[in-house]
Amino acid sequence: MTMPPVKYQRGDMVMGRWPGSSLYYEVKVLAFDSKSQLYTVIYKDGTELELKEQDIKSTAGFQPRSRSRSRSPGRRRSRSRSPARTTRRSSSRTAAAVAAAAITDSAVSSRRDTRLKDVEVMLSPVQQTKEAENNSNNRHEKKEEKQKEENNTANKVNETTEAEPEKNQGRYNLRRRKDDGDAKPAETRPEQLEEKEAKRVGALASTLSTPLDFGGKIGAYFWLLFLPAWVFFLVLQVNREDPSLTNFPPPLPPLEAFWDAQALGFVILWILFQALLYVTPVGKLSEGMPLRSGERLKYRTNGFFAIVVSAITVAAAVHQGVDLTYIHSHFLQLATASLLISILLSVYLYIRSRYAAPEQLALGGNSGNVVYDFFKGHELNPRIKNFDLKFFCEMRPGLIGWCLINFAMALAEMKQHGLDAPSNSMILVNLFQLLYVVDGLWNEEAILTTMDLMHDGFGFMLAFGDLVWVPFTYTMQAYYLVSHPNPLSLPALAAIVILKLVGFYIFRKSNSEKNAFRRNPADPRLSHLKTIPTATGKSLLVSGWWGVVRHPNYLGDLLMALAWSLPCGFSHLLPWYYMIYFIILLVHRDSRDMSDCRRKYGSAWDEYCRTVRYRIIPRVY
Ligand SMILES: NC(=O)C1=CN([C@@H]2O[C@H](COP(=O)(O)OP(=O)(O)OC[C@H]3O[C@@H](n4cnc5c(N)ncnc54)[C@H](OP(=O)(O)O)[C@@H]3O)[C@@H](O)[C@H]2O)C=CC1
Ligand SMILES: CC(C)CCC[C@@H](C)[C@H]1CC=C2C3=C(CC[C@@]21C)[C@@]1(C)CC[C@H](O)C(C)(C)[C@@H]1CC3
Repeated sequence: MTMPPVKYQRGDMVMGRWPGSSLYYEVKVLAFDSKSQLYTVIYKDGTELELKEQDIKSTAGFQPRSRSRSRSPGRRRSRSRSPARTTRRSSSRTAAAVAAAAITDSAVSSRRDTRLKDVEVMLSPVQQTKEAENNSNNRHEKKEEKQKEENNTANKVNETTEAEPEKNQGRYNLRRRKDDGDAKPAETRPEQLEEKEAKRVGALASTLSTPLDFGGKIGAYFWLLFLPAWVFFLVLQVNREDPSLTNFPPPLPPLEAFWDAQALGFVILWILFQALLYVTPVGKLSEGMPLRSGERLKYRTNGFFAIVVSAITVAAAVHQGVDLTYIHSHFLQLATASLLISILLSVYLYIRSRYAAPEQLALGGNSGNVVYDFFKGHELNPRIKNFDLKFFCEMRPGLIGWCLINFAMALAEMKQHGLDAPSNSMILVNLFQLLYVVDGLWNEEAILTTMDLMHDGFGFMLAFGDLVWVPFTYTMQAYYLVSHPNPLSLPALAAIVILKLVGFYIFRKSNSEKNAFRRNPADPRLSHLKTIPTATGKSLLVSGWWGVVRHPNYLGDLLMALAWSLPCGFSHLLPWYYMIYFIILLVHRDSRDMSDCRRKYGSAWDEYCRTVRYRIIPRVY
């Protein structure tokens, strides 16, 4: 084959830009396709990619970093290693590396014109150079502050491209030629890790921060005050005879009305009871996703066992004459007690995160601002021995407590209206939400591939969310129905049940599909699905449920939320609060996830977004 007279010739050693980044690696030109105007290049590890001419530079413009520079030996790596090479190792390691690299990219791009000669030619962020240059520890700390700020700005550069994925169209051809055909790239196992290396990259990545969420530092102050206040507002407002928003604000009860030591005792007992069930050696020990360190944590996934034992215990207590309507009459005090526990827990979590090793930290929540980090959470998987605090709080006391409270509301409705059985609306709300929780616990392992478990640190937001927000606001429909009955006609009831089942089907199928794929991409049951390979070694599903919209699970969840509010009728806005909140939460989560995935997967993510155009609702949004 003869090469046309083009800039680079077959066999030339040049620097090829890694798609989606500004990092260049040494590559060899294999061929040039005059039709597509793409060069086929091969990286040192054997990965072949097709690049445009503008993404190739002659080696003369690059100067490898001098080895004589002061640099810790642990940080030394062989030059000219392509990121794709990492796909043969661990996805966790590469995820960190790519995360670090992506952050570096944008930092590099901002300086590209002036500092071309300094551009790294390996997966090693610019920050390292700066760190290495800085021998003094004190100076290093100051510098780190500055770097964090730079990273934040840098990430914003990335985000702007995210908003316009179309602009990247045709820029790269990310097809790995060796992966052509049906074969999926092998998802790498952590056993293949070079542990030391992974730890180094993990530690490095955790010194970097992701862009600040939730309105940044000022936002954190706001949410810290607003969220508890909102819970109290809902609890006080919904119990009023006229809970209309026009009848605002609810009269503020005296301060002592918020507090009841016995309520605190019950909340503590409930949490301890759930903790006991959690540590009971019953049920599966499931493996979490590989961490940046390459480690995979084990989780006791016995949630279904926990809810069954809890239900039996509660039934026995009611049978023994325990009056569960106490929960309805002391809702405010129980909420205050739970808030207190969540604050104490968050303080503990923040303090221990200050002593955690870098690779144990989440990428977010390390802004250096105490309030923001306290709110967002810093440590990824805080554990006391094998007791995983985040997993436990998210899946047990609040979630099972939600069902317990709903049940107590049904009893309170019967007591208040002298009924022999709860109303149809109350039964629907109870059954729908029970199904949601039981399903979550039955498929507890699937939570290990969700954003909270994989990426978010554990701090006030989640501690409060799990222990206060879920049990005291997700129960709003049942609480509302106690004093605002809404009889349902049979057709209305049937329509609501159908809506719930459709939502549930979409939610469960899509979550299970992604979970199964993440756990075993070679699962034969998923072999019919199309995927896009990414530089991290993980692939993205691009057909099946994840080919319909980018978050099919959110779509199903929203349909279910609608079915939870409909039984309460349209007389007041308050029972619709969950639906409104949930739309906001999921739209925000979706954009957070978009930014994270774009950072992780670069142009592969853009390709996914071009193929699957809608985020949550097909053809609408
Ligand atoms: N009731 C409630 O209050 C709430 C319920 N939920 C529900 O919890 C569930 C989990 O939600 P959440 O954690 O937010 O998000 P997801 O379970 O959707 O997780 C998002 C992650 O999935 C992976 N992913 C995204 N697209 C693809 C793809 N095409 N192929 C393969 N993997 C992909 C990415 O992680 P990676 O690539 O790193 O694996 C991404 O970060 C949802 O059903 C949601 O509705 C969520 C929040 C609140
Ligand atoms: C206080 C903030 C404004 C918001 C806090 C958000 C949290 C309440 C939610 C974040 C993700 C959640 C999930 C569930 C409950 C709500 C929180 C904690 C979930 C456990 C509910 C049951 C589902 O089946 C699930 C898929 C397991 C959910 C996972 C995410």
